[in-house]
Amino acid sequence: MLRITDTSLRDGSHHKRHQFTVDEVTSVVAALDEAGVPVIEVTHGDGLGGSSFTYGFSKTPEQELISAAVRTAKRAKIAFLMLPGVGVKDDILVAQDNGASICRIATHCTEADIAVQHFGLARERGLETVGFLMMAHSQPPEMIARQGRIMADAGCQCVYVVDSAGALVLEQVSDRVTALIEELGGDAEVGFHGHENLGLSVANSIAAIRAGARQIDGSARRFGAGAGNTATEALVGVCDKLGIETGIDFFKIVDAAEDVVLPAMPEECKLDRMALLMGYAGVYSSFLKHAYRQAERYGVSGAEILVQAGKRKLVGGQEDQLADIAITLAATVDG
Ligand SMILES: CC[C@H](O)CC(=O)C(=O)O
Ligand SMILES: [Mn+2]
Repeated sequence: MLRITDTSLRDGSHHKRHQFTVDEVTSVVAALDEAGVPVIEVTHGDGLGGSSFTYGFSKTPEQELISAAVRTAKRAKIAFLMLPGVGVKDDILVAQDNGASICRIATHCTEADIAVQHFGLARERGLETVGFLMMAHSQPPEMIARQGRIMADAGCQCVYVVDSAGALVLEQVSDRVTALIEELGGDAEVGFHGHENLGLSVANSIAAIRAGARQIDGSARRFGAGAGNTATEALVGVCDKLGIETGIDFFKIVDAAEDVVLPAMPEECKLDRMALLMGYAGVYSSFLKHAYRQAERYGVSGAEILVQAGKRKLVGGQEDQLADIAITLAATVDG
């Protein structure tokens, strides 16, 4: 059976500027769990320890949100994300003490080696492990495969191709999934995490499944960074039609997305000019809100900030460079 992880309470945190409340997490987890979603990810958008000046402060400490999710879920497992350096190993232990059972560790897709000790710790503590190779569009399949091998050797049980920028197009997804499967053999499963910035997240997810991916991320109502993630409810509907079993009830997930998740969103995730530009220029989806903020602050075009971010090939953690780009653009306009 295909395993779908819903990440609306983690990737959606970017779109909500990290303002989730315990009540929102409780109601969303209850609805997703009732629909049969097997894994629900809950963390600050930038992972454990993300609540900070650089990434944006959480309204509610993420460990409280994780505890609320664990208390609420009857069947679903609760996952958390961590980026080595943003969070530290102790954060993993606290999340486990709070009842989370799946540890997802994300690195830029050329830097899997920074996660080795985190995978080791997670496995030693009996956590299930998932590895995220972010910005996977920026490297060829062979590099993704090599980095996946580093993660698997460190104890990662499923390596994800993460299309952080929503920039991958169909065969570019399946090529990366295939390369990983060939490299990993049976040592780890392969997964896919999509963004909707070029309108392809469901189709890309199907391409990943057809290439052999066994775990796929979705977000109910696409609640995620940029134009949002693969809509969990749409993915479930398409899987039903293709005879791919997910264990999720289509009618219940459709109701959950509309009646419970949508009210928790500040607004729908839009496939607008800024989001399309991110997909086209290959920009990290979680930069969207930061780009808006710097554009407003320095009176420059948000779209131009994103184009420049694409040219600089910025990666997660370089959010401060968006301010630098905005200042440079403002100086150019003034001069
Ligand atoms: C900051 C972590 C990032 O949002 C992880 C992710 O979902 C992605 O790269 O798409
Ligand atoms: Mn994402």
